[in-house]
Parts: sequence; C-alpha cells; structure tokens
Amino acid sequence: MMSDLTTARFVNIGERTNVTGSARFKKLILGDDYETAVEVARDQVENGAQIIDVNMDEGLLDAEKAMTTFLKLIAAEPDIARVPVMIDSSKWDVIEAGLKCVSGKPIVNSISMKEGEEQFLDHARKCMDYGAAVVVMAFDETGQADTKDRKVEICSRAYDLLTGIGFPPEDIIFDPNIFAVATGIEEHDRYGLDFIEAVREIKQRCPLAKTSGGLSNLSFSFRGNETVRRAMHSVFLFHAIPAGLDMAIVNAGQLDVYDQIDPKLREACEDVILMRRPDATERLIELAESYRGKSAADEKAAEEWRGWPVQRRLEHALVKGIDAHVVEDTEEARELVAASGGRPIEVIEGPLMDGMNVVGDLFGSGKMFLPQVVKSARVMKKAVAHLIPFIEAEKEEGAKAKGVIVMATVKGDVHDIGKNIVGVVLQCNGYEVVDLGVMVPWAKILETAREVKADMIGLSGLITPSLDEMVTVAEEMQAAGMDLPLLIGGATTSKVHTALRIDKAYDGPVIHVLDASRAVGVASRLLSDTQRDEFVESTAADYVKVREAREGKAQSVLLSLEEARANFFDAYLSDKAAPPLKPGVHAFDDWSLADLRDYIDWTPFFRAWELHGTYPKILDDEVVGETARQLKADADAMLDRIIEGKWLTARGVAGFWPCARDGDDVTIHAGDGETHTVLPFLRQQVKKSRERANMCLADFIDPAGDWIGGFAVGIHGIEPHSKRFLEDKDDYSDILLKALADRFAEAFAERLHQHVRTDLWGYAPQEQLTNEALIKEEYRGIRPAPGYPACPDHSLKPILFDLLDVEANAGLTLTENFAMWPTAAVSGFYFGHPEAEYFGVARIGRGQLEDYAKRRGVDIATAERWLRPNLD
Ligand SMILES: C[S@@+](CC[C@H](N)C(=O)[O-])C[C@H]1O[C@@H](n2cnc3c(N)ncnc32)[C@H](O)[C@@H]1O
Repeated sequence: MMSDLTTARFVNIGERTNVTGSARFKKLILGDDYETAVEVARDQVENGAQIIDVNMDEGLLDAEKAMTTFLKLIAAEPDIARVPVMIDSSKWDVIEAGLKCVSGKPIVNSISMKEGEEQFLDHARKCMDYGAAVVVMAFDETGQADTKDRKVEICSRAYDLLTGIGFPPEDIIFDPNIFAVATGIEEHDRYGLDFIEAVREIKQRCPLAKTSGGLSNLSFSFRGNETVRRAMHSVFLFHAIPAGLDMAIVNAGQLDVYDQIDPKLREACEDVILMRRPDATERLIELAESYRGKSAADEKAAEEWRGWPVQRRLEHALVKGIDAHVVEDTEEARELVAASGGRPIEVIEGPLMDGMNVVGDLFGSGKMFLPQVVKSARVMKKAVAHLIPFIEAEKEEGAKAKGVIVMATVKGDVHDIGKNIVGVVLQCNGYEVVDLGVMVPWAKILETAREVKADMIGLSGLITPSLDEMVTVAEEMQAAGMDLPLLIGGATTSKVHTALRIDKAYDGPVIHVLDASRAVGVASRLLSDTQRDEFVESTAADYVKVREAREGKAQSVLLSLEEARANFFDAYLSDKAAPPLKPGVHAFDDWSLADLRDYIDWTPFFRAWELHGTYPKILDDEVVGETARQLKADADAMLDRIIEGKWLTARGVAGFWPCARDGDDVTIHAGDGETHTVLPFLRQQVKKSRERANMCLADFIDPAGDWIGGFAVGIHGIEPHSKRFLEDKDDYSDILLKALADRFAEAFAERLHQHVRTDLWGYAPQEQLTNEALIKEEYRGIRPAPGYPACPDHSLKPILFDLLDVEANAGLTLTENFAMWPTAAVSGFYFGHPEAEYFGVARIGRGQLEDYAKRRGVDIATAERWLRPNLD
C-alpha cells in the first residue's frame, strides 16, 4: 500500500466486484455463486477498499437482476455495508435497479453529457432523489475528453449545469478519463500529465467537487507485467493525489509503497507519466522487459531470492539471466568487499566469476542453451560496467581475460547474428572480444589483431563471396608472417572449404567452428598450455584427411555443356501463366508489420539461436522446450513493441516483365520494347540417371514469349534500437531484434509472393493456403533467390535491382560482394510455370564457366570468383 502523507485523505475504490474487469468475479456471478462473490467484496474491504464498485455489465447476464441480488446480499453484511457502494453500469436501468437496493449513501458510476444535456440532467435529478453522489465522466456530445483543455471544459460545463439544478457540489465526482500511456503512439504521451493537470484545474474551478479515475487503464500497455503496472499506478497516484485526486478505482492490494519501488523503475515510470523526456516510453518499455512474465508465484519466489546474501543473489541473477537488480547487488557486493579492505576487482573475480562458472558448466553439460547464456551475459556485462569506474579510480588492472579474440564479418558481408552470439558466449566465459563489426577489410583485421595483441582471430560470413574474402585474410596473415590461430564460422563456411582453401593458404592453426556452442571449447583448447599442441595437430591432420579424401574421391561425371543443354527440362509450355493482371513495377512503402507477423516462419528463428527442431513442436521438446518457450515469449513481447511502437518499416517492390527464353538466358523486354536485359542462368551438368533433366531456370520460360517477375523486400529502421540496446549492454535484445527483423523480411517475401499470385500477377486468384502450407511452399510457382542453389551467382542481384529500381523503391543497396543492406532483406525472381521447382546447379565444368563469362561480358577470373562454390 502507498503509505505517506499524500494518501491521508485519498479514497480507494475496490475494483474486484466488477464482471468487466475481473474474470474470477464474472465466473462466480455467471455460475450463480453469490456466496463466494460476497467474499470477494469482503476481501476488498478488508484489504482497504473504502468504496466498492459493483458492475454487472455482461452480455450473458440479466444485469438488473444480478445487480439487485448482489447489492441486497452485501447490504446484509455489516462489515461490508459499512463502506459505500458505487453502482457501476453503462445502462441507466441497471443503475436505477441498484439505487433501489442500497441503504446507505450510494454513488452512481456514471452519468455524462454523451447523449446531451437533457438526459444528463434527468439522470442527475433521479440521483438527487435517491440522495446519491454521481461520477460524471468527461464525455460530451462530441466524445470523450482526451486533452487537458477538453477535460476541464466538459467538467466545468457539467458542474455549472448540475449546481444550476441544485445538485450538491460535494456529491459530484468528476472522472476526467485516465488513458493508457507508453503505447508507442506519440499522441498518448501526454495522457498521464494531462489528467493530472486537468484534476488540478477542475478542483480549482469546481469548489467542493471531487475527482476520481479508473487507474488500471493507465498501464494497459503492460498487460501481463504486474510489477510494472503496480509501479506505474503508485507513481501516478503519488503525483495525482497532491494535484487533487480524491479517489481512484484500484486494486488496493496491488499498490506498492512509492519509496520501495525499484528506483530505476520508479524513475522510468515518472518519466513517462510526467512526460519528462521524449524517449521515456521506450526506456520504460525496455526496462519493463526485465520485470516481465512474473506470475504471483514467480513474484513470491522473486521476493524470496531477494532476501538471500548478496553473493548468492548475484549467482542467481547470472544463472537466471535477471538483470533487474544487478547494479544494486553489484554495488552492495562492492561495498562489502571495500568494508573489509578489499578491491572492486574482487567482486568480478569472486561472486561474478563464480556465477559465470556455474553458467559455463550448465551450458557445457547441455543443461542451458544459447538464449539463456546470452541473457546471463547481459547480467554480467551490466555488473562489470558498474564496477569499471571504481576499478579505474583505484588504478587497478582490469580483470585478466583468458584471451583476446578479434572478431569480424568479412568485407562485402553484413550478416552478424552468428558472430554476435559467438562473441557474447566467449565474453561470458572470460575472453575479451574485440568485435570489429561487419564489412571489415583484411587490413583492418590484421592491424587490430596486432594492436590489441590478440590471441586469435575469428572470421564470420554468410554469403558465398565471403568464402573468398576469408581466403584473402588467411593469405594476408601468411604474408605478414603471423601465426595466430584463425577461427572460421558462419552459414556458408564448412569444414571442407576450410580444409581445402583456407587451411592451405595459412601455416598458422585454422579451425572451422561449426556453431556458437563449440566456440568456447575451441578457444580454451587453443589457449591451453597442455591441450593446444595436440588440438592444433589433430585438427590439421583432420584437414589433411579431408583434402586427401577429396582428391581420391571419384568426382561426379559432368556432361559437356552441349549435352547438358540437349537434356534440358522440357516444360509443358502451354501451361505457362497468363500475362500479369498488373504488369510493371509496384512499390510498397510501408507494409503492415501486424499483417506480416502472421506469416512468420518460426523454425529458422529457433535455429538462429541453435535450438534445433520444428516449430511449434519445439515448444514441447523435452530438452529445449522450456528455453524455446521463454525465447518465444521474449520474441512475442518484442514483436508487440516493434509493432506498437512502429520501430521498423517494411519496404518492398515487385515487378513483371515480358520475356523469352534464349538458350540458358532469359531476355527481358522492358518498357519501350527496344531495350532488353539479359538474365543469364546456369545449367546442371552432372550426368543424371534415367530420365532426369539437366535443369536451368530458363527452362521454365517459353522461347516464344512469356513473363518473369522479380522482387526485393527489406526491413528498415533497426539501427537506433540496436544502438540503444548495445549502449545498455543488452546484447540479448539486440540479437533478438535482428533475428526478428530477419523473420519479418522472410515473412514479407512470403506475403508479397502470395499477393503476386492472387492479385498482381493473378495466376492463382483462388488460392487459399494456411501459413503452414505457405511455409511448405504448396503454391504454384517459385521465387529463386540469387546466391541460392538454382541461381548461385550473387552477381545477378545488380541486374535484378536495376530492373526493379530497388534503391528508390525499397531503399536497399548492395555491397561490393552483393550482400543486401539493410541486412534483413530478401530478393529473387518469380517464375509462374506450374512445373517450376527449386534445384541445385551443383558442379559445373570449365566449358560452362567460359561460356558464362562470355555471356556476362567478364573475364574468366571474375566469373571464377563469382562461381567458386560451383567449380570445386
Ligand atoms: C531460405 S527459405 C526462406 C523461407 C523460410 N520460410 C523462412 O522464413 O526462412 C526459402 C527461400 O529460399 C530460396 N531458395 C530455396 N531454395 C532455393 C534454390 N534451390 N534455388 C534458389 N532459391 C532457393 C527461395 O527464395 C525460397 O523462397
């Protein structure tokens, strides 16, 4: 309960006997269990309610009867009947029925000028007849008052009308409408402050009248987060009561003592309610995350661990990933250490490292998974950040890292989720990570490694051209005479490529790290006095074996290019799709994120966090189910924030052009009929068994004339949010946000493709598929993406981007190695033929390489670089 001066004359109105606000009470009344329903009223009075609000407005109920029955029952209970009853209904008949059953002074909730002055005064006169006080809502013929001025204007007008008919001013209670704040909508930012200021003015203008409000609305955006809601309510009252608020409908048992609210949370609530800073909402939303999802039982457990000794609290916070109290706990630990003459560094070396060791052990033994580890790392980072100024002030050496690792996503590539996860996992295992970010040229990597005296270098990349960039880094390390271990990771990297190309380019140790969960094991062996040599030697020997196996392996037989072309896929061209209903290029500036949310494929999201399994089954998985559920809950909460706060913008473009197949090229005739663009595709050359064709995407296009489409979609606006998370040492939220942006991009590609089939191209207008069926690609047509197996050459992207004018229409650009920026982006071609399917071009021969170079007008070396994965 709030307990300070300001509350002395403040009246709590109990809200639990309200079928619209309490699911439990509704169930009792619908079930005719009035006996227990009366107990709800008694509990409220015992918990400090000084008025009880009774509401029976429920479609399935005879509200008049329910109101009458309930009020008569509580009138017979002296310990309840000692407090006034507020008869709450939007129906006047129900109010009148209630008025007849109340013996003491009733309060009517509510009347307003919504239907005009006449009805308002009619209801007021009837209330007067019953000696009832009235709640007057700030509502008039034009609607509900939302600004301060409207609130004051309507209440002043009502006051004059009521006192004009002799209504006792002390029986008037104004409710100037408490609305939800921190919704992410800018116009709502003023709602808290406007209410408080309106109350102040109404009290001055309307002598003797009282003010009230329904408090739970205020925190509506934080549904499910009781801690934050309670804090917001208490902070709001703390400021509204001195302004003149006399009463509020509130769960009296659910208010916190103002002084005992976590100061960080209290300040964030205050910033929002009093509109003290423009980013108040975002800050509160962000902070709220750390209090989210706490049930009553969790709350109790939470209170319990807060009573433990500080060392144990820190360990608990680290293992559970709770960052809400870590700064205050770290400070307490620091003071404790200081009191016994110790140094701040001892807090890191002692309780924090102990906690992280527990995390490391749990992770190592498969009892904890990446999302939890990243959350633990967030706690650790915040604790360390708090200690650093003290450590520096004492001119102490920082905690000695186990080793220093320079990490980078290579030049031309922009993907960093995997790298970031590895970085966080290494950091929380005691390594110092120098993260150079994305698109890092080799020179910068080498220079930094020297500068920080790195113990190893870690490279990451997602697109195929990055494989070459990694070879370049290895070659440059060799040329510079370095011998640091080089770690290789990322989606397109493989042990085979590492063995065949990178390991051969560099004499120092080269290790392919399959996934983030292995990074710590690799790093610790590389830096161990006893294990290093053995590990390096056995890995090198392993790579030699890979190379030998490769050399000795009978390679699949390749047809000549002519033979492969002769065995093309002979599609039924009469089945080709009709021309598009809406040809040309269509840009979409701001596709609804709420709409895209329903198209998300969650399985790859879990994979990004190294939780393997298909959604939704993964949620019930025996081993990772709990982690997956928590991760999904965090993702859903962030999606709410992204959508409500309009953090991101989905921009996309789709277009369709007349075209014809010309050998393995598709020639597009754009606009004027004169200019044409050539899309050169590659053909499978591996000798096929039996009837199977040597496919090429061009085979799905009619040489006599056809249509092809293209698209590009991207998710914009991530940067400021990412920056804010990182400034707050919150890698977990940063990675979560990036993974969700990727999900939105894929969902947008799926949604746009559906729109294309059913509307823009319109060859499948009747299609109706569930999201599951969309994910399984049960529709007609495909959208192959440059860089994927059917068209592995990323360098087709500039051609596609020109056709669609992607930069202007969707705001996407390409790096020198054809990675799209922003990172959360997808692009590809549309083929509408019913037999069109995905395949892999796989290995091609020298003949096709030379032919392709000619068709593209580039030299062989360039074509080799583009097609490297298909040449090995
Ligand atoms: C990478 S998944 C993305 C869809 C998945 N539901 C998601 O949300 O991540 C499938 C997409 O990759 C591309 N793709 C897959 N296999 C391909 C292939 N063999 N050739 C070309 N593109 C391919 C297509 O653009 C296809 O729509």
